[in-house]
Formats: sequence, structure tokens, C-alpha cells
Amino acid sequence: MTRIVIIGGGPAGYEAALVAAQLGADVTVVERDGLGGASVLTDCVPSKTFIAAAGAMTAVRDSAVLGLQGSDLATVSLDLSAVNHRIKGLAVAQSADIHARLESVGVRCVSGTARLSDDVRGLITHRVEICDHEGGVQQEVECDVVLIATGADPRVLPGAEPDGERILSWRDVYELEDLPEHLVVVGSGVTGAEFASGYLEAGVPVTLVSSRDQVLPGEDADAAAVVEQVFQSRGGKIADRGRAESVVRTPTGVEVKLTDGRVVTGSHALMTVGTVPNTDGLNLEKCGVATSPSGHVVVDRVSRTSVPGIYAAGDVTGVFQLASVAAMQGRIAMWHALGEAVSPIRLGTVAGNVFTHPEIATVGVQEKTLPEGTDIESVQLPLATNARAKMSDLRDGFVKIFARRSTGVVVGGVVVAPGASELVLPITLAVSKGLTVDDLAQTFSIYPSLSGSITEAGRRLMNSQPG
Ligand SMILES: Cc1cc2nc3c(=O)[nH]c(=O)nc-3n(C[C@H](O)[C@H](O)[C@H](O)COP(=O)(O)OP(=O)(O)OC[C@H]3O[C@@H](n4cnc5c(N)ncnc54)[C@H](O)[C@@H]3O)c2cc1C
Ligand SMILES: NC(=O)c1ccc[n+]([C@@H]2O[C@H](COP(=O)([O-])OP(=O)(O)OC[C@H]3O[C@@H](n4cnc5c(N)ncnc54)[C@H](O)[C@@H]3O)[C@@H](O)[C@H]2O)c1
Repeated sequence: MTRIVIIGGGPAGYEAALVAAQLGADVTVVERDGLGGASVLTDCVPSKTFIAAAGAMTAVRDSAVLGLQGSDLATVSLDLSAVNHRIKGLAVAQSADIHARLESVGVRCVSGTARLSDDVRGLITHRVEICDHEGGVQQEVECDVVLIATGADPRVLPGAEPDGERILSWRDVYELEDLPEHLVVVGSGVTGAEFASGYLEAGVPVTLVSSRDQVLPGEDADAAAVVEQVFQSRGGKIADRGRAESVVRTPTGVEVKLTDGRVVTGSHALMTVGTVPNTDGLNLEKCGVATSPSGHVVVDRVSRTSVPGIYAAGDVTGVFQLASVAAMQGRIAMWHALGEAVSPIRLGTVAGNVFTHPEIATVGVQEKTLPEGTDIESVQLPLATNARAKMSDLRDGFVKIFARRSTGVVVGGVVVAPGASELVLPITLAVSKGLTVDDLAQTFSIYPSLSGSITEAGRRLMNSQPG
């Protein structure tokens, strides 16, 4: 029986464990903080639960235009303490569900911190030490396969170290009892944009310090422009082209000092300036596991590291930091290690979503990366012309589809809309299965529905195909 030790119990680790157990391996998962990992306990799940509450509040506040009335609509507010209590409860419950599921399929779950402890390089088996929370070695396990799935932590900007009270990392916010009087969000990547949008929806004045010309520099520029415009129209402020140098406490709040001399003041600062991979103390160098200059573990498309028998998956590899990608890398690692037929990960078909208001969902080819003179054409349909959107007073957003001019094959898309994360699936399916604009065009969509804009986009592109 193949013996497998998985270090880290986030989506990369626990999904890998489920596959390995299904294939009959002897599986141990070592997790430091709780099964489900940062994804479930502090990052993805808690942030989306907060955004759901804040979004519900804004939906009620905005509903007067639909004809709803009542003296409290405009002033409805969020009980942050209750929201945070619910968030932490859901996270712990989901972690417990994952623990129970793993144990039910025979996976051994060990609480502790693990590190590689191979004495000699090049052996066909590996050794892993498991330490207790005080750092003492509890046990050493010999195995045939190791999966490193240790995730990533918030990057700390020197001079702006979180104190958990006023200067916060995104993992600290669930301890707040009251909403900040004025939140300064530093960094306008996906994490910063989501929290800035969420807190604004929760009724908090927000200033977003964005080091770029536009927020969400990695996203479709038209989509980022919509999110930026909606954020500002709701009263959000953007300190653009502002790079934070330091954040200091004042008697009443914080001062965020920018490198160009500007100072942004607020009651709290939320630092969202990226992540660092969790590789410290794993003994990677000693065991010959190669890392990149950014510190990520280098893997190929079947999650192999530079050492036979040692695999890595998830945020620690820096390949698309998404729970879905982490999980797929983890599963692929186990299929490969256990001799199953396996296809290398197809990163061109990964769908991602930014949970701002409105959401931005993307898949496949994007405008930013289109080569000059490309064979790809696109169509963009504004949401405002969609009948269902009009009924719900949704004005901000669009559907954009990219297809090959010569064949009509759909190669990418962007959806900007509330619920874009759900709407993007037909485009993702088209991109992964090589469907054409004709396939989209000839698919029945419900009338009226937002997804009708996707089939309509197919029809627009169909008409421009060569005859
Ligand atoms: C604020 C935020 C929101 C996000 N929202 C989304 C989203 O909506 N959708 C999405 O797809 N992605 C989202 N992501 C990204 C997603 O959370 C990550 O891609 C995902 O968590 C990666 O999973 P992982 O298994 O690699 O690592 P993690 O979930 O980080 O799990 C790794 C685990 O390993 C443990 N560990 C580390 N070192 C050791 C050790 N030596 N021994 C034992 N255990 C160890 C850690 O404690 C941790 O529990 C978000 C990220 C952030 C920061
Ligand atoms: N919905 C989702 O799927 C989701 C949500 C959150 C995060 N994530 C993933 O997690 C990863 C980390 O995201 P992130 O947003 O934390 O990091 P990021 O690296 O994507 O963005 C950090 C941003 O902070 C800026 N920055 C850095 N130093 C700064 C400074 N001193 N002052 C001002 N700005 C500064 C950077 O220019 C960058 O734009 C990403 O890969 C992201 O895709 C996914």
C-alpha cells in the first residue's frame, strides 16, 4: 500500500487526501491550524460570508427603486458582532465537516506542524517529522509520497505591521466588534478590492490605496473600470497611484503614509498587499526541493517538484492562487503518484471570480494577453440592455466573449454582473470543451434571464463568422 503524507489540510491537501484514499492509499494529513486550511478558516469562506451579509444590506437599501417601502429601508445596518459570530461559526462547522469526511474514508488526520526530514537525498522513500504546537517532535513518519500543500500567508509590509486592533491583516477583521468609522484598504488586488467593496456595502466609508492607474490590475480593464465606477458612485474614495510606505497609529486611528508624501487617514487600515508562500521550516533546500525567486515551490503540470516522490499543490506553488486550482493540483498529484492516467492541469480553462459589487468572472483568453494581429474577435453586450437586468434595476455590467474568427470556437469570456460567478459557467464549459459561438447561439436560454446575454453574444459573433 502506498504511504502518503500530506502537509497542509487546505483545499489542495484535503482534496488530494480524498482522491488518495479512494485509490486505496494509506493517507496521513498533517494540519497546523484546522482542516479546510486558510481557505475555510480565515480567507475565502469567511470573506465571502461577510460579503454576502454586506451585499444583502445594500440590496435592501437599494430596493426603494423597485417600489419597496418602509421607514427603515435606507437606514438598515449591519450588526458586525453578529455577522462575525456567524462567519466564525460557519468556518468552524465547515472545518469539522471536512475532518469528518476525511476520517470517514480512512484518512489519518494529525494536528501539528510537519517538515521534511530526509537525511540523504535521492532515496525512494521520504521522512516527515511532525511537531506539536510547542515545536517538540511528536513522531517521524516514513512514506513513499509527500504532498506539500502549506498555502500562503499575508505579506507584511515593513513599517505597517498588523497589530490586530487598528492595523489589520485580512485574517484579523473577524475579531472586530464594531464597524470601522473609516477603513483605509491598502492594496487594490483581488483581496483589497473585495474588502473595499464589501465594507462600503456594509455602510463603512472606505478609501482604497491603489498603487496602479486602475484597481484590479490583473483583471479585464473594462471590468475593472465598472467596479471602480460603482465603488466611487457609492461614495468610495480611491487614492490612486499611491504606494503605502508605512502605517502608524494615532490617538484616534491610523495614518497611511504614501511614498509620494500623501497621507491618508482613517480609523483602521486593512493591509492587502499580497501573500508569501508558507515554506519556512519545511527543510526544502536540504531535501533538494527547488523554489523560485519568489519562494514558491516549483512544480510541473502534474504537480511534481524537483524531487521524485515529493509533490506540491496550491498557493505554495504560486500557480493561480485559487481554491479550485489548489484542489485540482492536489488531485492531479495523487492520480499521478498512484499511477492513474492523468491529464496535466489546463490553466487556460480556469475560471476566476472577483466578489466585488458587481462581481467579475473571467475564463480563458483575455484582452490583455491577446497577441498583435490575432485571429480572435470579441463582442461586449452591456447588461443594461438585458430585459431581466432592467426588471431588477441592474445597470452596471456586461458580457464579453472571445472567439476564433476562423472557427468560431469560444476561447474566453468576461461577465460583470451580480452573480457573475454563477453566470460564467456556460462560457467556461464552452472554453473547456471547444464549443463554438453557434453552439452558444443555438442553446435555449430562459427568457427573461441574464444568461440570455451569453447566448445573444454567441449570436452576434455567429453573424460575423466567415460564410
Ligand atoms: C481574502 C481571500 C479570499 C479568497 N477568496 C477566494 C475565493 O473566493 N475563491 C477562490 O477560489 N480562492 C480564494 N482565495 C484563494 C484561496 O483561499 C487559496 O487559493 C486557497 O486557500 C489555497 O489552498 P491551499 O490548500 O493551497 O492553502 P491553504 O488554504 O492556505 O491551506 C494550507 C494549510 O496548510 C497549513 N500549514 C502550513 N504549513 C504547515 C506545516 N508545516 N505543517 C502543517 N500544516 C501546515 C496552514 O495552516 C493551512 O491551514 C482567497 C484568498 C484570500 C486571501
Ligand atoms: N475571489 C478570489 O478568487 C480571490 C480573492 C482574494 C484573493 N485571491 C487570490 O489570492 C492571491 C492574493 O491576492 P491579493 O489581492 O492579496 O494579492 P495581489 O498580489 O494580487 O495584490 C496585491 C496588490 O497590492 C499592491 N501593493 C503591494 N504593495 C503595496 C503598497 N505598499 N502600497 C499599495 N499597494 C501595494 C500590489 O501592487 C497589488 O496590486 C491572488 O492570487 C488572488 O487571486 C482570490
